Amino acid sequence: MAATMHAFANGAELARNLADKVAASLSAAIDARGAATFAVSGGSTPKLFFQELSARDLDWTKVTITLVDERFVAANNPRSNHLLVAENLLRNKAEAANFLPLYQAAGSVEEAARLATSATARIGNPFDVAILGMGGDGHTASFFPRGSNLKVALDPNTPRGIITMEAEGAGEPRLTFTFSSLQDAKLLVLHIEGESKKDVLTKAQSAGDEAEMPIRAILRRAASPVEIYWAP
Ligand SMILES: O=C1O[C@H](COP(=O)(O)O)[C@@H](O)[C@H](O)[C@H]1O
Repeated sequence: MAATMHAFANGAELARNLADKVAASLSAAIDARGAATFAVSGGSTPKLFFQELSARDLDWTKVTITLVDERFVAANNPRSNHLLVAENLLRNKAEAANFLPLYQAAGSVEEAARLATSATARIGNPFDVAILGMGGDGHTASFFPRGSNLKVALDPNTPRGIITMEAEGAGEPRLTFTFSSLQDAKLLVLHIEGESKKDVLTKAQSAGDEAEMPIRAILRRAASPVEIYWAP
């Protein structure tokens, strides 16, 4: 499916425009079905967008938010994606949203993946909105190059749900929604900022192996069009 590039003058302008687009999609889902589902990324990029979106006027009590991926760390760990969402999105008006974490206080990351899959099974078939990020190595969600479970994660026949991932450069073991869970979101956004990420995107859009740059799986095979939001 084709990708569309939306380029903005700076991160603040991007955050405003992306918040408008996401708020409109969530509101449309609430009007149509009485509920909306929203999967967000972690990392450093989404902070301003989260803050902007948190002040948007919509019926947040009808919105269920989850993460596309998470580190196997508790929510008070500074590296937790949950913490980023709690501090920047689940506040202001969006404080009323329901949040389903991926991290589970289980004895192993594999058990946490099973618990998170069952805790999120009722949402995301498909998600109304999924926001992906991209690392400088071409990973998205926790689809890391040379990741322990990358083949399974990217296989379109792997069911919806959460699996584990370990990789050099990933730090802690990870929990990640599979490709099949994310690729058909009704609004599928890739949010990246900076010239270097644009260069990574250009490389990802050229010929090459998906395993080398897993974002290629989304750019090449997602059922939904990919809306790329970029600012320098
Ligand atoms: O590890 C992660 O990194 C990516 C990209 O993060 P950024 O800091 O370069 O914006 C992020 O999309 C993903 O959710 C996160 O777990």
